[in-house]
Amino acid sequence: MWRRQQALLRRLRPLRTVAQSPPPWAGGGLGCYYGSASEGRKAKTAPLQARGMVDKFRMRAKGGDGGSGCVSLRRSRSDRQGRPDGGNGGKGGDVILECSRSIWDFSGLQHHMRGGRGGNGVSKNQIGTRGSDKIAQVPVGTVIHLVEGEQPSFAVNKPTRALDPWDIPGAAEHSSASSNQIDNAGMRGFDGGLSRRHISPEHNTDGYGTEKESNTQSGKYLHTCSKPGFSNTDCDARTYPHQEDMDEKGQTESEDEEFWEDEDEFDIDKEGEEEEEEEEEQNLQYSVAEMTQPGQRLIIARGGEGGLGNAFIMKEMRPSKAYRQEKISRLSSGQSGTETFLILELKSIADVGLVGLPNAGKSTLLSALSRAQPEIADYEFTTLRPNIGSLTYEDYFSVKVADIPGLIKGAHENRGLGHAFLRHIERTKVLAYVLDLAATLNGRKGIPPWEQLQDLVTELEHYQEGLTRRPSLIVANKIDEEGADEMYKELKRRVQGVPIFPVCAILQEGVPDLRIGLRNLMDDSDPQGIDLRKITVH
Ligand SMILES: Nc1nc2c(ncn2[C@@H]2O[C@H](COP(=O)(O)OP(=O)(O)OP(=O)(O)O)[C@@H](O)[C@H]2O)c(=O)[nH]1
Repeated sequence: MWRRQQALLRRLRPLRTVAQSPPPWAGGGLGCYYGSASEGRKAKTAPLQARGMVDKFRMRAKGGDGGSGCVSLRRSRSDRQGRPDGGNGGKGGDVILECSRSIWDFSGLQHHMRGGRGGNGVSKNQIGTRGSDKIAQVPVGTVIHLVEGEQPSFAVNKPTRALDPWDIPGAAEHSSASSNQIDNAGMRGFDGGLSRRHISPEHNTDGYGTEKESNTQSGKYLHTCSKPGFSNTDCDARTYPHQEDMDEKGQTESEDEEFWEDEDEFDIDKEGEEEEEEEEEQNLQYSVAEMTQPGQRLIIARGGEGGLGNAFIMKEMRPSKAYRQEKISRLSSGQSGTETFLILELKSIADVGLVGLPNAGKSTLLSALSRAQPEIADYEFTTLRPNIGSLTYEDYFSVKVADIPGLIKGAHENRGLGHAFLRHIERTKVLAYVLDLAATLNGRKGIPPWEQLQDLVTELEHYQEGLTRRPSLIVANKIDEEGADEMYKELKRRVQGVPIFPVCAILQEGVPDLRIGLRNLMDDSDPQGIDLRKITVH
């Protein structure tokens, strides 16, 4: 166990070091940028230029442990021996990712998440509370890669059913659950809110070996939360603190402190970091799940089942006298929650991707096409994170358009903002190359539109071979500028094979035709991509 923990720690170490190295877009591949939660928090107050989008994130999740089953004997005047009435432990909470439209990136996430521990069972056959679920909201388009642990699974949104009287906590002895396994199927139906009213023993884990007695209205109770080697302890339930306090304590103070400890361990021992990262990438299971619909829920770590109380064991399993003690002590401990290591990656989902050099007018075009209101300014790299707008046609056909930060020549060598944002157009159906017709006009020292196109195509191909074969069109922007008409004619002469739309995004001229062009491209059965050979530069 210790060795495994150490191995896990070593694996997490590269995370901190990479996360610390600004800027967020530095690097490529899966080792590129794993933002830290604190960085994300800082980012909210930082000036725009320093603000970065956290679109890759490492996360370690552990389901809450199941609560222990209670061993308790109810004695009365007529029954001196006592009748077993210890309740089952509650199930541990799950760790869940929830897809949300209102979240942009992973900056609000925590690297470590853990479900709440299930409450221990109590006498009078009262089941322990269900541990609280931990829910983290992630943006639409989140892709999950699994480094280690169980495959995550989507939660099925079942309608809340009417409460079955037999599900009421305290009615566990009527459950028809199998007697041979710890299958708390019946317990799963219990709502933590109901059992939360019941009070659970705080010190039922440390009362072994002592036997105290107390009277309650209905009789005397002998109970304990079981661990191997237990003996019955008699406790007065009214003296115990509320279950929620115990959850907190159980979770943060006493159990698995190492789970949280490694936050501080990230910085030390950089040796072998690269090997670890390489090894991690080798073991990585890519795209085990994708969050594409708002409201979707993915369980990434499951809470452990609660242990069985002696009432259930005695009634349903009827162990022989010789094995009774052993069986009770074995079945009454709650199961551990599952543990996973994940890498979350954000790949925005859009139908059309706008690509262009900085200042070409992509954001202005997005706001002309849709109701999106991205940041627009006459300096380069105004856009630091992808913006997505929705373009709706008369027949209610809707197209999502993504504007990503500007690319420059050499982006694959990390110039400008690098390639990191291209993942957001990886899944688009159509590419729209936005070219600035006025880049060289009126004494400006930019590059001519056909060269802009050549640079963009080269960069896209560096990022992913074949990406530019996707259906494409060209937006020749800033047609309103003096001399832009000639530039447009020259562009048409030099670039063959793809439709070119002259547009003035700022005045929305040519935008209706562009909308039709995009629609045609989406519907086209044989659309064309861009071929570098069909661009004449010299
Ligand atoms: N004359 C003219 N200027 C335009 C037009 N479209 C955009 N601009 C201007 O060009 C400048 C850059 O526009 P943005 O939309 O921010 O360009 P961008 O491509 O998103 O820039 P980055 O965020 O750096 O990638 C702004 O000053 C706009 O006002 C246009 O059609 N005509």
